[in-house]
Amino acid sequence: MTQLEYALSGIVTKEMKIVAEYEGVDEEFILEGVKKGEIVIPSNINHKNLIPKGIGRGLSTKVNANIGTSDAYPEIEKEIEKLNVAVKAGADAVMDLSTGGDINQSRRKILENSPVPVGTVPMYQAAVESISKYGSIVAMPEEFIFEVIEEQAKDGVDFITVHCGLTFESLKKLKDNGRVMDIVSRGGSFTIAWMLHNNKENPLYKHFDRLLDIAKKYDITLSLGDGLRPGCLEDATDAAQIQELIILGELVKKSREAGVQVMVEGPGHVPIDQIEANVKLQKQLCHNAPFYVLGPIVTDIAPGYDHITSAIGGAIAAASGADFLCYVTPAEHLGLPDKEDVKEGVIAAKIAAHAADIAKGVKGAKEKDLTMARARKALNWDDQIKLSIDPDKAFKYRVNKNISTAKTCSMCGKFCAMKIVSEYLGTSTMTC
Ligand SMILES: C[C@H]1O[C@@H](n2cnc3c(N)ncnc32)[C@H](O)[C@@H]1O
Ligand SMILES: Cc1ncc(COP(=O)(O)O)c(N)n1
Ligand code: MET
Ligand code: SF4
Ligand SMILES: [Zn+2]
Repeated sequence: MTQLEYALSGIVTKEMKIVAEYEGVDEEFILEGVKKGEIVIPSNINHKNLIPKGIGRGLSTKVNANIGTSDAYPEIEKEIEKLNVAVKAGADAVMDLSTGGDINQSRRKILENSPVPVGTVPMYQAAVESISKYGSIVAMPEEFIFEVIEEQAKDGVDFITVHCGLTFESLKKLKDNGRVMDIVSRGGSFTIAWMLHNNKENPLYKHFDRLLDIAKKYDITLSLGDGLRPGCLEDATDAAQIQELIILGELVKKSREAGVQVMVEGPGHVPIDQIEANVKLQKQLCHNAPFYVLGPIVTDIAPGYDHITSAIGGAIAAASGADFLCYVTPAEHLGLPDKEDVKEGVIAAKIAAHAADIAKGVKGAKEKDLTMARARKALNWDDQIKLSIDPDKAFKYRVNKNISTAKTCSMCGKFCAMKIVSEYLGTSTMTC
């Protein structure tokens, strides 16, 4: 049975218990959230050693890190290193987006080594293997995508991105309205190429019931992909994007009726003033399904700094109700991220998630800031470092910029405001 089916039968699973404890909420709250489909717990019955996480309404905002090989960088070992860096930096989930080397092997190694939920986009493997098996992506038999999904499901993949809302109807909106960047989604581009070449409807839409059967068998959470997400600010919130979202909303209903857990993916590149509207639209059209956003990236002109452009958007999206932030690294739009990029990306997304959790009123969020404020006022450097989102970086600065006996920091030295005011107001005892 899936977590959703258990919830509908009123059964609190061990996964729900773990999530409740982690979030500091009642088991009943998780049960109700899962039952309504407002919370998902991606946890494939075959993923060994998984520490499940909950995603959705009333829970802390979660962060995903994308990793995986490409044809230019096919080494699996590098991806395992990135997995470890991502988890250490606090990623709540990872996606294996491998398209290079031995894709089965990299997914299996990542699953074996990952304590966090693992997602994939099965269409990537189907497309890559279709080239060697059938000569091209567009020559892929419909059957093949379902075979790949079943194989990945057996391996223990916890959630899959499926671009089911990319249909001839949504494609018509794209053509009628025009766009600067057409389609930037990789899975979306494979799907559209296949549809147009074969003049056939998207198999993941047409045979959605088949997808549901597999998802149900292994309790895979469907992540309904945004193949028509805008790839630049100019294309944001247009008819094609919204048409796709309407279709995804219908598929959310179908999934829930089948007892399959489901979330919805969102844009992309979006100007700041459109982010809240995008979140509200998704929640309304998709029946409060958890919203998983890429970024959003709030300006197109900062390559090299897109962890920042997306953390700005991610914070606003999550504060408006988005539940799950897909990180963007400084390498976005330029190349495959390395492990340093992965760390930067996770930390930036974690900052966005935490900033939003304060606004969302998530349990324990603002208390972390209060504890830091107290440590700062007390000039307690050990605690300040421990409480940091990135303790390693904070420690390096503390050590490199100060002599070891310094009570204040080298910014103001003996003119430290905390020190002077505490002495005269007698408000705080210096602990170091
Ligand atoms: C949808 C997003 O997924 C990310 N993406 C796609 N493939 C990979 C990969 N192998 N490694 C890391 N990130 C990837 C890109 O950042 C893209 O924008
Ligand atoms: C949040 C998120 N992560 C990954 C993908 C897959 O990428 P693509 O749509 O380019 O295949 C996506 N659509 N959304
Ligand atoms: C056009 S580059 C591929 C992905 C892109 N950064 C996106 O968001 O959607
Ligand atoms: S520009 Fe780079 S990241 Fe963007 S779609 Fe092309 S290959 Fe992918
Ligand atoms: Zn982009």
